[in-house]
Amino acid sequence: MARKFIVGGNWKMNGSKALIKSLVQETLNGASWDTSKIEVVVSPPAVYLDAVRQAAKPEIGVSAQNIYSERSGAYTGEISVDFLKELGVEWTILGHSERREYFKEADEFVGKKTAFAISNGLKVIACIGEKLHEREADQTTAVCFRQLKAIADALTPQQWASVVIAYEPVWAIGTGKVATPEQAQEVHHAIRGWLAENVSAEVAEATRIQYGGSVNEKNCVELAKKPDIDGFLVGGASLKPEFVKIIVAGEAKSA
Ligand SMILES: O=C(CO)COP(=O)(O)O
Repeated sequence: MARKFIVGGNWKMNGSKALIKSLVQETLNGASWDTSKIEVVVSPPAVYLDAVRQAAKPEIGVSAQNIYSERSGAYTGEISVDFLKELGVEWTILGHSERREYFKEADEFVGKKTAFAISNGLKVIACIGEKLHEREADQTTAVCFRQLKAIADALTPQQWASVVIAYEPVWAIGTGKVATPEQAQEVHHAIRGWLAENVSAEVAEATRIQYGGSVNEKNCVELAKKPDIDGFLVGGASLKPEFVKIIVAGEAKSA
């Protein structure tokens, strides 16, 4: 079964009304792609979700960057799944390395929020990935599998249909130091193997695994060719018109 390539743009804590106009309304809405070959999702900061959902054409999915594990109440500053549903936001990123590092999100908390989001009808881009010292200590797959297990432990087999895994080696994020296609493929293949062994062969075959970390218009073509790379989660380059070139590279893979 072919997995549909999925390109996500994680704006992180960047953006403005002006960017929504130039990037979403003009550049992305003006570009065209075959939705049977590629899925496109943009993830602006929470305060701009409503504006982006309203500005973006329907074939662009919109994603939050985080949610909380309760629907409402005294949780100052947090984002409810109900808010997203009311706005027509279909996705959330969870477990991004910046959330894990700066906001101390633990593996189990990411797993809990992943299950909660899916139970409430959202689709989830769940992020995993090792830090540089972990790679250097040969801990890459051990770290990825530990983070993956916490997600898998929280999910039923059916819920995997709503999950995309983003493999984002922390040393490649925002550094300009992209993983080579071979390095990325090796980890993606291992992740798929882990899913086959610990969830099911069907889930392993169907689950899309995005690569994230300094993806740009120049390196995306070679990365996209690798058999276990089913998409990208793009940071910096998703704020620029070159994001369209990354979408086109993904579309070409399915052609
Ligand atoms: O963290 C990322 C996407 O979630 C990757 O960011 P960069 O593409 O800026 O390295």
